[in-house]
Amino acid sequence: MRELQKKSCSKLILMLSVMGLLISGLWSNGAEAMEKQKEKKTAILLSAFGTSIPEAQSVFRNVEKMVRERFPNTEVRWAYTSSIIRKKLAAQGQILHSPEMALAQLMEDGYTHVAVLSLHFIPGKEFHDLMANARFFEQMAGGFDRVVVAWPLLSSHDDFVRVVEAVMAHIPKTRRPEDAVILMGHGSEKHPADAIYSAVDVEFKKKDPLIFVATVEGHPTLDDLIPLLKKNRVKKVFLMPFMSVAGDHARNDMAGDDPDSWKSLLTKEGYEVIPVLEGMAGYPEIVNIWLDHLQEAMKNL
Ligand SMILES: C[C@@]1(CC(=O)O)c2cc3[nH]c(cc4nc(cc5[nH]c(cc(n2)[C@H]1CCC(=O)O)[C@@](C)(CC(=O)O)[C@@H]5CCC(=O)O)C(CC(=O)O)=C4CCC(=O)O)c(CCC(=O)O)c3CC(=O)O
Ligand SMILES: [Co+2]
Repeated sequence: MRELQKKSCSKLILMLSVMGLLISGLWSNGAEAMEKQKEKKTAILLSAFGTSIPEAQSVFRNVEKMVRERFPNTEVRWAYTSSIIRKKLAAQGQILHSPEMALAQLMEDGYTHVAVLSLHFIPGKEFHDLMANARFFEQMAGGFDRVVVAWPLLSSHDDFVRVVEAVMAHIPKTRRPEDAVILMGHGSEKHPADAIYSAVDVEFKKKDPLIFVATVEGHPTLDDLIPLLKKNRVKKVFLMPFMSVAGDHARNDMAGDDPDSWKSLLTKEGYEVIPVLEGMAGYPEIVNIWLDHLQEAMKNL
């Protein structure tokens, strides 16, 4: 009797373990099938600080054209990181999403992998806010499988060298070697990334002692440059926005007629001043640096 009981017990254990295996197999196939249902759907989110100046926005069309050429058959969407500019545009009837709104919409539309390109110059405040939002959307339950943020323009020494070459290729041909070129960066006095402007200035000086980087809201300042212009007996100064767009800062703080614009201050110091109102996102060599950063991010999706 005991023998019989032992046999039926082991049969029962065998049956239960086979059933267990079957259920777990079914379960994992089911989950796999679910996963398959959510097959990879990739999008690119272009995130600029933004501008409320229509002419300045036109360079962003150039960026989008180059993105679509480099990454065909991929959804491309826009976001502006500046809440002030988004509000200004909304009042003019132009709706631009914030990165968080754009990401929420992409999730809603079933995208599973998103590469976010920071069309900023430095990994400053705007960039870090963008990173935080992307991280949140990646960790959110039921959210994306992957969200990768591509570095802003000035993110490595190699970038600095490439940016120097790109800018020098776009300095007006009328500039003579004895003329100074002052690049107006935005600056970020509240963020350590502000130091990047000084680092890029060093790279410019290796190529040309009369190309200077200064900033609106950081360091170096325009005041830092005045003694250097004097020491080099400069007579003429070209002003160029070291920004993706020739927007409000370029048109007003750099080239405006207000007494405290860089053009007015330098004219008062006795210099002949030539403002150049071109956003650097209009220069293909600059956009290709951003696209290389985007390519890197796409590889990590
Ligand atoms: C945090 C803040 C300063 C603070 O308050 O601390 C800040 C920070 C930075 N702005 C940067 C870029 C630009 N700022 C503008 C323009 C404006 N910037 C303004 C405010 C602020 N800018 C505060 C946040 C307010 C918010 O978030 O909404 C506006 C709204 C008000 C004003 O300043 O007058 C003015 C309206 C212009 C208009 O109405 O159109 C433009 C466009 C243009 O010039 O037109 C560009 C793109 C330049 C380009 O295209 O490259 C960068 C460098 C990013 C990079 O690395 O590229 C940083 C630094 C960083 O991110 O660290
Ligand atoms: Co600003």
